[in-house]
Amino acid sequence: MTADNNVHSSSMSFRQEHSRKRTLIVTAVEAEREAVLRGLGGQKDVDVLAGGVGPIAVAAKTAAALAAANYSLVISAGIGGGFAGQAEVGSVVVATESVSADLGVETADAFLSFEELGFGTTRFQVNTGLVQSLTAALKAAGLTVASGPILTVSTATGTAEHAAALAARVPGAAVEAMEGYGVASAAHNLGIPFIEIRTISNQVGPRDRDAWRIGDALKALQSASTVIAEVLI
Ligand SMILES: O=C(O)c1cccc(C(=O)CC[C@H]2O[C@@H](n3cnc4c(=O)[nH]cnc43)[C@H](O)[C@@H]2O)c1
Repeated sequence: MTADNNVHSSSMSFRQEHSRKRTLIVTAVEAEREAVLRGLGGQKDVDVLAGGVGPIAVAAKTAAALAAANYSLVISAGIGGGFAGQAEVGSVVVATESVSADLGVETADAFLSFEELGFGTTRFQVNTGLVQSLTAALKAAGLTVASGPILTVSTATGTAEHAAALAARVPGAAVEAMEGYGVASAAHNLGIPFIEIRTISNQVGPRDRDAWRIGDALKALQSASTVIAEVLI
């Protein structure tokens, strides 16, 4: 194969360059998957998978899906908790990076991440161009949008103290959820571009399930999915 065969025209848009392949969107639960499908409105070349709650279940399901078809983009999509001052309930957040926020060791003095322990990475950066184009399109569609690190945890936060500890651990942390890093890990293993998008159902902090606004978050997820169809697929 000559070098020319490897050259992708710089004038080609992300969609044009990847138009021959499919997009995989991974949610945790069926209610999120149905909201995404409503937003996509019959869009072709996209598969939507409810991969289960938590990073391990969703990573396994995502890896199995990626092994079965040819994808050019993987999206982790769903509801999430917003950190105070970063993401309000009902808003949309586009990940600049997906961070496994509790992969490490808790000592008497501090939390040590996998990086600090020399065990590898806990952060997958998202392509800046993808973040910027999706964020701009979501804003143009009238949605309240932010971008920043989205944390993946295996144990959801239920106290103000732990919320503050996570916000200090990852400066600028916008959202806490439970799947993005697992989806990102499966995509990374195959060199497939990844992005995460969350719509905010609650504030991260003291446990108060009565305060969750899951319906509003699912409506925002449906609206955001319409934009995803226009911009990324
Ligand atoms: O029962 C609770 O107090 C509780 C608190 C936080 C999360 C849960 C879940 O069962 C989360 C399930 C599901 O929702 C996503 N999600 C939404 N908000 C958050 C959050 O603040 N922290 C972590 N995950 C959140 C998550 O991605 C899961 O798919 C229950």
